Amino acid sequence: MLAFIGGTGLTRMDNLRITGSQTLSTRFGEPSAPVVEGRLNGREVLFLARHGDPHVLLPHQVNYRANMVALKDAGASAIVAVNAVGGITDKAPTGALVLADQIIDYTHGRDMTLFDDPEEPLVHVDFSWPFDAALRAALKERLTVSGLAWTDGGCYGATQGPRLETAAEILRMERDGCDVVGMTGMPEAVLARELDIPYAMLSLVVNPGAGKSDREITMAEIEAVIHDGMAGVCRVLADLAEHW
Ligand SMILES: CSC[C@H]1O[C@H](OP(=O)(O)O)[C@H](O)[C@@H]1O
Ligand code: HPA
Repeated sequence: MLAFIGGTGLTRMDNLRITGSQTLSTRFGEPSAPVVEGRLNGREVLFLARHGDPHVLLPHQVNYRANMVALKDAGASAIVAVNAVGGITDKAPTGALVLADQIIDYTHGRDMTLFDDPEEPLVHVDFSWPFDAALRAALKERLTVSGLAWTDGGCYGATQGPRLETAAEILRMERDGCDVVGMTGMPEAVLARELDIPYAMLSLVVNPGAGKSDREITMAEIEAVIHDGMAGVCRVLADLAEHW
């Protein structure tokens, strides 16, 4: 079953017809919220609010391991994660969607593996290509017909937060090859790989990264972009559910 993880600005999906919800517990603890079951364009899907419902968890407080294991236990066989991001390069203008194809992890101190049980065999998963090719291809088709502004490919830099970056940090990330910056892509993406669940990220650029405009970054500006932007995301996800 296709599952969605909603982040900032997507605590609930307006177009999801909810049919149930599961309050799950995992060996890593509780997920951020119950896993919601529902129908989207007639197809059964799962939805999880990354920061809780209501949105209360900061990026470093999210129990990513519990979230991903709960989704697997609920029957997720593919996951599309939605993220709000800052734009760094020309590939990522404010308001556009980015279908990332790479990720760099700048986070620290997060529980980033499921293989922490000495009794269980350890697997060093291949993570050369962090996002699932088939899921990205399906998303590309839906984005192409959506009429929305979007970019195929880009590197997501995952920072620790919750503060935004300095201008120097964004410049360093640009030199590293990052196109967008967010705070939740890792360890979520690698945990999906460890669970062997196809995973892709659809990122909405909600502000220019620090130092990329001559203004301060404000939550008011971000919320204005989120309002229309996430409505577009919900339409793309519904279309994906129908065609997946
Ligand atoms: C300035 S908003 C920062 C907040 O938004 C992003 O959340 P998510 O990735 O869950 O959409 C970013 O990672 C931060 O948590
Ligand atoms: N930096 C980090 N995370 C973000 C940003 C940003 O500028 N915008 C939205 N999430």
